Amino acid sequence: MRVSVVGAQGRMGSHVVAAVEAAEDMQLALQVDSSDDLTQVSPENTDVAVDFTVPDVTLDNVLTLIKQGVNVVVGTTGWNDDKLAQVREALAQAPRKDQAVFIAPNFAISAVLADYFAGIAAPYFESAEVIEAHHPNKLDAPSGTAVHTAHTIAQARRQADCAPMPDATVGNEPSRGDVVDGVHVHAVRLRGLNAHEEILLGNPGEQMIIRSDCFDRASFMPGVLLACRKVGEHPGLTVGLDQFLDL
Ligand SMILES: NC(=O)C1=CN([C@@H]2O[C@H](COP(=O)(O)OP(=O)(O)OC[C@H]3O[C@@H](n4cnc5c(N)ncnc54)[C@H](O)[C@@H]3O)[C@@H](O)[C@H]2O)C=CC1
Ligand SMILES: O=C(O)C1=N[C@H](C(=O)O)C[C@H](O)C1
Repeated sequence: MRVSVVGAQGRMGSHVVAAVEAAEDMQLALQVDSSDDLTQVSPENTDVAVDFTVPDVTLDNVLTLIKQGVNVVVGTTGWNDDKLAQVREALAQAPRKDQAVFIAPNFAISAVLADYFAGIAAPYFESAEVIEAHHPNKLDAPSGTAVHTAHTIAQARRQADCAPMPDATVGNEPSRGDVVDGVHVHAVRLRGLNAHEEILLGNPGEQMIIRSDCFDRASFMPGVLLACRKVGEHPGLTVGLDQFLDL
């Protein structure tokens, strides 16, 4: 499998380059960064392109790569329903019928399972909030993972017909964090950290904490390689690594 890396000079991109080079069933094709022409990536040299760039450019990159006729694996954050709809539309017009795009806010197994467990647990508690903590070089807040987890919690609670979470705070106090799909999300940026998430769940007299710690970017690589191997088996748009795991 020939894999090209977009954002190859970045923190994640450079790890993906090394992981692809070390994988026996993969061959590193092109390394593309911001000053390179993305249209050099094509089916002549690439089976899967992996995008780890920045939230402002990833949609345009994906649309270009779809037009180029290659499958795409995306780890960059900043996605919303409108952007995902644009990807679906582009796939409907893609050069190949079976073309595929896979987007994951997090490729680490601990983070994917934390999100999954949060969805199982959330209906059993009156309160649920998310705290994410990252390195201070991160551009976006809250993290893509925390936004995804908030939606997971909200969806599980809607399905279970849960009552609104108790909160006597008057007004929209910034100290209560961002509110994503009705779930409070708090973001910490701290030198020394990498990527961490806690889901706090509370009932009268008890608390449960689900926590994922990604100390090193190595934690994301098995998931990225799994996505590269699986993406071609799932034509269209797939979101979330849980879709490729037997959960
Ligand atoms: N899904 C996951 O498991 C993970 C996702 N991320 C996300 O991945 C993204 C990248 O994170 P980092 O590698 O830490 O950022 P970074 O800033 O180290 O790397 C971004 C790279 O993209 C390049 N770039 C910018 N515009 C470009 C363009 N138009 N075409 C090609 N390359 C371009 C930059 O020059 C840079 O080399 C972020 O959105 C981050 O949140 C990070 C870690 C894990
Ligand atoms: O920027 C990062 O570092 C990370 N970004 C992703 C996110 O925003 O959720 C995944 C992981 O948390 C690391």
